[in-house]
Amino acid sequence: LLKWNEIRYSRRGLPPGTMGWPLFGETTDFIKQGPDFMKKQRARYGSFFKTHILGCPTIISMDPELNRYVLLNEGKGLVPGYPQSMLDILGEHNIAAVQGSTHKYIRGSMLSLIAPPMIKDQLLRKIDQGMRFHLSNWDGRTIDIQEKTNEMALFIPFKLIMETESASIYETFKREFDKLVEGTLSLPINIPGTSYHHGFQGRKNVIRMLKGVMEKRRASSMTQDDMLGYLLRNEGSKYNLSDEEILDQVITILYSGYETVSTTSMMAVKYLLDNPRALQQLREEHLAIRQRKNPEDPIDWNDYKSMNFTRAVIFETSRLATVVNGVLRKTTKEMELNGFVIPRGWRIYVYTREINYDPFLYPEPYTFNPWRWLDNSLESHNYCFTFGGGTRLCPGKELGIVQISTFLHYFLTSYRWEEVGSNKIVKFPRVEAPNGLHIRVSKY
Ligand code: HEM
Repeated sequence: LLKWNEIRYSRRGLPPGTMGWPLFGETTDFIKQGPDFMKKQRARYGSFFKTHILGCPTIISMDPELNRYVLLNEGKGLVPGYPQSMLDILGEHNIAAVQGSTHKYIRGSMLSLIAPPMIKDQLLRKIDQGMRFHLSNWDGRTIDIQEKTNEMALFIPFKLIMETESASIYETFKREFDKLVEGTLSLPINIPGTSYHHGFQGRKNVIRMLKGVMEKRRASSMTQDDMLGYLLRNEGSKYNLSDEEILDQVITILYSGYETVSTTSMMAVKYLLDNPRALQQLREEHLAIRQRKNPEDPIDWNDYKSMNFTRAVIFETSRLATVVNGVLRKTTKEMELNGFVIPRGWRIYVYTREINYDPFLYPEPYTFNPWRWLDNSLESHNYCFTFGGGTRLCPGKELGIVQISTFLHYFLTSYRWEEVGSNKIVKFPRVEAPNGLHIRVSKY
């Protein structure tokens, strides 16, 4: 019986690898050892091997060229393969759950809300305002920067979506939304008391609140100049989403930029603490921008475009911390990949973590060296998967970078800071400071 998985998945043509225990496969080793499990299996079987993790037979691809192929060929049957539990909580219209022309439509609608032209004309001004407010009154305090970046990464997009209602319902909304987020990252056991069950409760309450706001807005004669306003008006737009699609779109925007933006911001603060030369150069970039302006002037698109070193710091932070380990796909039919036969319905974990530490791409890969990104071609090279690739390339890339840049702008020009105590940071399965990252902040 213990060999059941090996026997069940012993088809000819499959990549090498082991399938572990019945039911659990190699999940325990994967969770416990994380990146070391991947490296150990790669040493034995090469960069393309099979395993059984998180309830599914899975191919792990650590090969840069193959990873690129998988990301660029959704049309050949390599569609997103996120766990059903995650899709259930994020909603059936969420972007990762839809494919083909529906995906194109939902993605187009999202881009019309968050792509660079919108950021330039509308969002940047609001982000600036929200960031100033968020960073006010930190002087003389010891704060947990993890908590602060987490609040910032939800509150600011929330305000971009629902400006008028943001003050009154945000606190309750965040509580429910955090439950939803936790549910998407938990084991799919839907009985009272589990995180998964809480996740569904969170979704139910989030939907109830959003529907309430939509109803009130429809009953009012006022028009609102925020994302929800655009989604509800529809007229003149190429995209006419149903209420269910609007709800899932709002949840997706908040969900996708939440942990990614908050973790990258926190880790940037940490790396800058440890690298005074980078901190100084970054501060000079931002002080130069401030000097051109009055204190109350917001940063504008040209200021943002001039933040070359800031962008480099963000990319280097994302690389070194590996905020995203990889992305999941699944096969919609049996197919040949890299000379092997992959059965229908198998997961493919496009595992990009180790590419971030490839010494040929990034000399001295474990050193924080933002200067390497000043050569712009690095950001667009074929194996830079920080923001994914192909038809699923992150649509929020620029919005995320704008938020983090604005955060760094006000943080660096307003404050200096030092770490309090020694704060542990874990990098797998997600990047976090389990007990917070505490810093003492004083006026710059
Ligand atoms: C530093 C910040 C961010 C990082 C590192 C990041 C990373 C990624 C990655 C790696 C993917 C590819 C997923 C896949 O192929 O399955 C992705 C997709 C996506 N991201 Fe981001 N992201 C960031 C910020 C944001 C923000 C602010 C938003 C806000 C809307 C966002 C929205 C999305 C969406 C909707 C998708 C799915 C696209 C699709 O399926 O077509 N992201 N992101």
